[in-house]
Amino acid sequence: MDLTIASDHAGLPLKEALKAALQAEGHAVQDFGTHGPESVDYPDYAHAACAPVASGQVPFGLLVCGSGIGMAIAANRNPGIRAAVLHDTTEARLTRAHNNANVACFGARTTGIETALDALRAFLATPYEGGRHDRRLAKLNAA
Ligand SMILES: O=C(CO)[C@H](O)[C@H](O)[C@H](O)COP(=O)(O)O
Repeated sequence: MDLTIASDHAGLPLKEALKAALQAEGHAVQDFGTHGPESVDYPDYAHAACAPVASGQVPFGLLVCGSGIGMAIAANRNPGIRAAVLHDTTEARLTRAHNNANVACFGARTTGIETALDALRAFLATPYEGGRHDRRLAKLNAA
């Protein structure tokens, strides 16, 4: 699976841990930064990592900040992006199956590496169900 990934300074340690795990499992990862501990602004990184997902070049994105919330707010301002903050595998499965989410967001200050990795694996493994959810996604797109 191809993924774009990005974080701000607060999300950097978790981004690096998730990146290493994804690569070890055979996923191709495009890392849009940040790469150091200096304070940066999460919207810059969210927009950069979402662009290839929104254009259809890459199927999924992964964003990490302190809470995951800033990244999700920024990501969801990009047309074609459906980003969700994930805390467990249930949320990961449901947002793929029902929302066809294409960007997973995590909070490095709220969620540990093992929990995030389990949720990310569930996110990547779960197909969108379609059916009744198509009608709801169409209404999201129309808004
Ligand atoms: O946007 C956020 C809150 O939803 C992120 O958690 C940021 O990482 C956080 O605001 C950064 O905070 P800092 O005090 O500048 O490190």
